Amino acid sequence: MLLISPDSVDEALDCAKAAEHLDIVDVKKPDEGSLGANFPWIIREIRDAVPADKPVSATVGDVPYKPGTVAQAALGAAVSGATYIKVGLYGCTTPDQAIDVMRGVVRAVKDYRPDAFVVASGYADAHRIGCVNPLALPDIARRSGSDAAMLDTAIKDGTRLFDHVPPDVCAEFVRLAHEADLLAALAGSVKAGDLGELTRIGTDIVGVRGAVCEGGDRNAGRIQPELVAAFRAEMDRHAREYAATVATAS
Ligand SMILES: O=C[C@H](O)COP(=O)(O)O
Repeated sequence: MLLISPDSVDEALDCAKAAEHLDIVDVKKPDEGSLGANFPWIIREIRDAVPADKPVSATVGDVPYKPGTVAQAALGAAVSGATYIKVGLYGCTTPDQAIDVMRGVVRAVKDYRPDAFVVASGYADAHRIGCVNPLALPDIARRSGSDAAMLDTAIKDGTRLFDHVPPDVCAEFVRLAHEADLLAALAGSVKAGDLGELTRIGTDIVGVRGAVCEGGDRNAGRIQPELVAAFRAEMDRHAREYAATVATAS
């Protein structure tokens, strides 16, 4: 699945123009951090702007180790219309802290909306910010009752997912997530050139912003519907080629 992250209602309208090429519209506020949370009314307006059959995701923020605060924020995102709730476990330094936070989120969100989908996100560049190890995420997600484990980059300085977590370690992340019956989501300045590896290792959700913004600039550039379409075409091409390789080998 392709998840695209607009930061405003205007950009969400551009995503709506490319709706047939994407699977999830992910509301965030990049100037508040990699998984910065946007306002509830923006989530609601974006929910109203994109086709009803496209799920809207919302990031709850690069959160501190404050389980009550985060659970309440997660409920706010769900009440505002998001059905995918993404939490960046920025302030959690141990798996136990991360599980604490995610258990609160899962309960808050699923008591309100049992079919909502909760994503526990860590950071590929965790070593730069001192939070939980990327490979701990699948177990954190499983033990907290989350539905997916995700990695993004915390520091958007041009370094990318594979600069911090090489493809073979991402493959292990995906394997651990699947072993725990979770979806595996990967992001972090992902480019079209990364899609071959991401497909080969079985990634379920690829999250992008910069690659589909004009000039590849996630901050100054705006999401371009034709770049979303081109990115999707590359994803589909890799999926077809990989399926053909597997079929030939078996
Ligand atoms: O969830 C996906 C992120 O917004 C990825 O953004 P990026 O591709 O600019 O790193």
